Formats: sequence, structure tokens, C-alpha cells
Amino acid sequence: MGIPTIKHVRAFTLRGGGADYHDQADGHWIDDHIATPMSKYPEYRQSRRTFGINVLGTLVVEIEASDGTVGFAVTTGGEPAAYIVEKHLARFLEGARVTDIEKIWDQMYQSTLYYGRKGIVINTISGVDLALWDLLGKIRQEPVHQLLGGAVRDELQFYATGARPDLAQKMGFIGGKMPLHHGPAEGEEGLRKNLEELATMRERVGPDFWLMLDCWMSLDLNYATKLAVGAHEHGLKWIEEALPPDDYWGYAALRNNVPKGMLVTTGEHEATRWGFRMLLEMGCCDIIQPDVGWCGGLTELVKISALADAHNALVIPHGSSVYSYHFVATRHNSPFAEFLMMAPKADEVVPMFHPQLLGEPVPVNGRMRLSELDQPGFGVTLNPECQLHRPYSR
Ligand SMILES: C[C@H](O)[C@H](O)CC(=O)C(=O)O
Ligand SMILES: [Mg+2]
Repeated sequence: MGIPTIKHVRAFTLRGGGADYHDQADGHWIDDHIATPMSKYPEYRQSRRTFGINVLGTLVVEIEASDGTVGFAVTTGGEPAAYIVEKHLARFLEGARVTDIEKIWDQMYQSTLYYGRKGIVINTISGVDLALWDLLGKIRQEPVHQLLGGAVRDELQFYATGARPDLAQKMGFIGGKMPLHHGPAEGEEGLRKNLEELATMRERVGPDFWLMLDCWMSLDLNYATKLAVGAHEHGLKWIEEALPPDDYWGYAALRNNVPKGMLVTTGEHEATRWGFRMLLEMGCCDIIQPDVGWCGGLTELVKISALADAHNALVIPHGSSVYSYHFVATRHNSPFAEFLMMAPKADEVVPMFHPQLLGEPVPVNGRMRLSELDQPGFGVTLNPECQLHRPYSR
């Protein structure tokens, strides 16, 4: 069969929201005194941008096939990731068949092991991998969820992440995840404020709506345990990413410590089947939350998900818009999805990767019909109004 080959790989950078969703302007809820591992330094407490959460920006990977079809994807990674794509990874793609996804993944991973394994290198590999799936879908004229074996549901349902679960409830979401605002360095007073915010939100949303707390790696085991115990009376459904991602032992202990019925979730800053194997085999959490743009891409997420299934863990991918929607539609152990509220006041639904993608579907009444995903590839295009920069053209 005449399978097209890969002719050219290009890597661009982009600023302002989108795949690097922390790259927002002043006044956004996502940068308003959120507890982080840097909160112990008072000068970095109020804004995550002060410590550089948005330094990377977005990476755009474009892959052009011999028949002229172009696939693309976006992830967090910016200029360092563009360097890795152009100077290192492109050699494994150019000349290969567009169907060689598994082999290309292996070559990208093995050849970067000596400086990679996690973090920005795996973000970069993820971006290339997603662009390959987009390309294959476009060549075959099939949506990615079909390439993955087909959807197991006709509709996706979403919980919302943002500062206003009460508004998310009115918009039809099944739950709301709030950022934790105060970390251990703010002492008992901070802990009291965290619990008061949760109590206030519980009062607003009533007893049944899911409420979760995202702790963004900011706590220690003792604080996380106290928070979980205090939050139980306010019906907290899960405590997310309470500890640093390398503290597998802490997560295993936290899972034992939380009140019965409360779930422990983590994994948005974990990568590859080997990282998730640690979380799953050590009994660290009930739900894993890989980000398909950061964990190794779709090729790797399929493996992570099978591993999770065998451990009776749910896979609820972190954010990542269409890149996770196509995946979630195909898995029984991903019964719902996350939607990140990117409106500055979390008071309306806007596309998660706005303004970088066009054709990006959004939940309506907290739901999305599968038919919204029935376009070739991931079904989105790059917004031509966004200024692409190619720092390392060959
Ligand atoms: C709200 C969190 O601090 C973070 O910005 C997003 C996140 O961790 C999540 O969506 O999960
Ligand atoms: Mg999170």
C-alpha cells in the first residue's frame, strides 16, 4: 500500500494562554494566591508567574507528509522544546511512514534517555506524538477516537476546574475543583481559611455536587492529612496532587490517612508508563490524572491506561482539551473528563486552549456529544491570528 512518508517536521513557539494555560494576563483566577511548592517564599506567594510558571510558553509541532497533508499539535514547552524537536527528534520522523508511530515513539524516548525521562523532554515527545496522530487521522479522514479503537460512549461529561464551582454547577457541570489558596507556610490561619472557602462553596452548591481541591504539589503529609480530615465534613470528593510528584511514599501514606470515601488523585506531573507504574503499584491514589500533552502523548497514554485498568484505577486526564477528549471517549475507565475554566473569572465557558485553536469544542450543559469530535484527526486548526515563531529552522 502506498502509505505516505513524513517529509518535514517544524517546531514553533507561541505566547499567551492556549497549551501553556498558565500564561495568562493579570487578574485571572488561575494566578491568584494559589498554593504551590514556592509558597514558602513570601515573595512568590501571590502570583505563580512571579516564580516563572509561564516561562516556557506553547510548543507547536507541525508534521508534513509526502502527500501534502499536515498534522499538528500543541503542548507546553516553548523554545527549549522547539530545539529538541528540530535538532534531535526530527531525524526519527523525516523519511518514516506516517503509520510508524510506535517505532518513532520508541526512538524518541530511547534516544533522549540520557537527558530526558520526564519533564520538558517528555512534553516534547508528547507534542510530536499528538501531531503524528493528528496527521494519521487527517490522512485516513478519521477522527482520532476512531483510530484508537472507537468510542465507548456517545457523550462525554465534565467537571470544571476553576475558582467558582457554584457557577460551574449552574452551567451544568457534574462537579467543581477549586485551587487551594494557602499552603503550610501560612500556618493554622491558612488552613482555617482553606476550610472556610470549602465550607462556603459547599453551602452554595448544596450537598450533592462534587467538590474537589487541587493542591498543586504544595503540601506535606501532615498538612494534607489535616486538610483532608477537616474537609471531610464539607463533603470533599477528592484531594488532588497534595504532595510533590516524587513523593510516592507520601502519597501511599496519605491514601491510608484520608477519611473513608475521600479519593486521592494525582499524576498530572507524572510521565510515562514507568512513572505511573510507581503510582499504581505503590497504591498512591484512586484516580490517575495524566496530561496527554505531558505524559508521553497518546501512544503512551494508551499503555498507562491499560496499566491503571488492571489496578482498578480511573484515568481522568488533566486538562488538554481535544487531545484528551478523543481518548476519554474510548475508555471505560475514563467515565468523565476535566474542563479547565479559562475565563478570567471562571464565569463562562470558553475553549480551554483559546486563542490558539480554532474549532475547539466546548461542553454545553457540562456535556459534549461525540459527534462534536467527528472531524479528521483531532478536528482543530491553528488560529492564523496567533503569531508563530520558528526559532530553530533547519
Ligand atoms: C488550578 C491548578 O492550580 C492548576 O492550574 C490546574 C490543575 O492542576 C488542574 O487542572 O488539575
Ligand atoms: Mg491539578
